[in-house]
This record gives sequence, C-alpha cells and structure tokens, in this order.
Amino acid sequence: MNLITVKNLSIAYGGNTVLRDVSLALEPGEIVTIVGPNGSGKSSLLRAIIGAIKPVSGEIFLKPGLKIGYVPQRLHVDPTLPITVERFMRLTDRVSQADCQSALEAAAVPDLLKRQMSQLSGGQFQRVMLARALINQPDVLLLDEATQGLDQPGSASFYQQIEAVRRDTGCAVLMISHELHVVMSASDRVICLNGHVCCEGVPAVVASAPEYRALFGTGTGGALALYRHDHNHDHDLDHSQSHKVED
Ligand SMILES: Nc1ncnc2c1ncn2[C@@H]1O[C@H](COP(=O)(O)OP(=O)(O)OP(=O)(O)O)[C@@H](O)[C@H]1O
Repeated sequence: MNLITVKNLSIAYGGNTVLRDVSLALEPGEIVTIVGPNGSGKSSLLRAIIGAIKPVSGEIFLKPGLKIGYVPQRLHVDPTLPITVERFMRLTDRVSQADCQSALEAAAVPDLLKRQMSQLSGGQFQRVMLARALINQPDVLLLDEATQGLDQPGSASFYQQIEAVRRDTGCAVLMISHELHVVMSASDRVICLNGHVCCEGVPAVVASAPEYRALFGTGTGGALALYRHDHNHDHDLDHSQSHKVED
C-alpha cells in the first residue's frame, strides 16, 4: 500500500492556480525527489500533503496512522533568543530527553543537545531540524530544500545522512531540492514539477536531455548528465511557456 497517494491535485492562492492536476504516489522506503524551477509549486505540494493548505480540487490519501516528519524550507530562530537544542526539540512535542538524544544520534549530531541554537553552524542547524523531524519515528520524511545555504560538502553529507536514515529506519523520503548533482544519485525517483508533473523517472547516467534544459535553462552544468528523463509526452523547446499555468 502506498504511504501517500496524491490524485489530480490542484492548488490556488486567491484564484491564482499554482498546481494543476498533480498525481503522484510514494511507496514505503522510497527516496523521491521533486525538482522544478522557483515558484513551480513544490513547497505548496508538500504543504498540501501535511494538511497546511486546502487544495482547490483533487485528493490526498495518507496511509492510516501514517507518521510524517517535516523539515520546512526556512525556519528563522532569533539569534538573540537563548534556547538550547534540547528545548527547541521539545517545544512542540512531548518527548523525553532520551528521545531527543536518539534523534540527534540518528541525524549524526550526537553532541549538540545542550548547545545554543544560535551557536550552530548552518549544517548543524539543518541536522537539528532533521533530528526534530525524526523524533517521532516517522514513516515518511518530507524535506523542503533542507540543504539550502549549505556548501556542497555539507549538502552532500546531509543527503548521505538521509540515505543512512532510510537504511536504518526504512522510512520513505519525499524531498525538494535544487541540487540535482547531489540528489540525483541519492534518489530512487525524480519528479519534475512545473505547475504540473512535467515528467518523472529514475535517475541514471545519460548525456544532456534537451527537455530538461528547456525546463531549467543551461545553468545547471554537469547536473544534467546525471539525470535521465522518462518522458511520456512531447515538449516544445520553450517548455516553461508551453506548460505555463494559467490564472
Ligand atoms: N501563501 C501564499 N499566498 C499566495 N501565493 C503563494 C503563497 N505561497 C506560495 N505562493 C505562490 O505560489 C507559487 C508556488 O510557490 P511554491 O513556494 O509552492 O513554489 P516552489 O516551487 O516551492 O518555489 P521555490 O523553489 O522558489 O521555493 C509562487 O508563485 C508563490 O508566489
């Protein structure tokens, strides 16, 4: 049984449609990455899945009892606010110190429990966010650009940790990322979103895909070579125009 099934989902903000007719499914243990240009509706899709946005139409089925761990795109913690990692992790959930410590261990930052949030590096901060998402032993991790602001080694190491978490806990991962070069090798499946599901497939070593260039431009460098499209429909070269979501 799928953990998450999205059927013909459409999302609009004040009459402005940002996602149209999106369908996808997440199976147990899968790592699926959503890629797409800025503003293509990726975060909106995750927010709809966690129930923070009500879709205009379509359905989202969650497996009964499904536990979701969510790492949002941006979380600002006031640097003048004195709060330890432990207190931060225990703000929203009734969890024990031992649970916090095991989650930090699962996120490979076992020594941070008593540290101030304001003193963490960007990479450590994101690991704490990951630990917070792991604390209730989720069946699915939803990550919204969890490596934003990290340098390439930090980001690569974060994704390796995600794979380790999947290996150790069996949880599925649905994540958004712009870092194709890192993500493609760590994902079982990739979904390209551009207001709708443009294409999806397994990452594989294939030389430049014109469809992908049309969607993302030429600025992605070598990332392209790691990505294989399994298209089931044709694209105009000017893809973003031809698939523009209308108001
Ligand atoms: N709360 C909101 N109210 C109105 N419009 C919104 C709201 N949230 C998002 N949007 C708009 O919906 C569109 C999709 O936004 P979303 O954040 O889902 O895209 P994204 O693909 O995650 O973008 P990015 O890669 O830049 O994070 C954008 O045009 C955005 O301006």
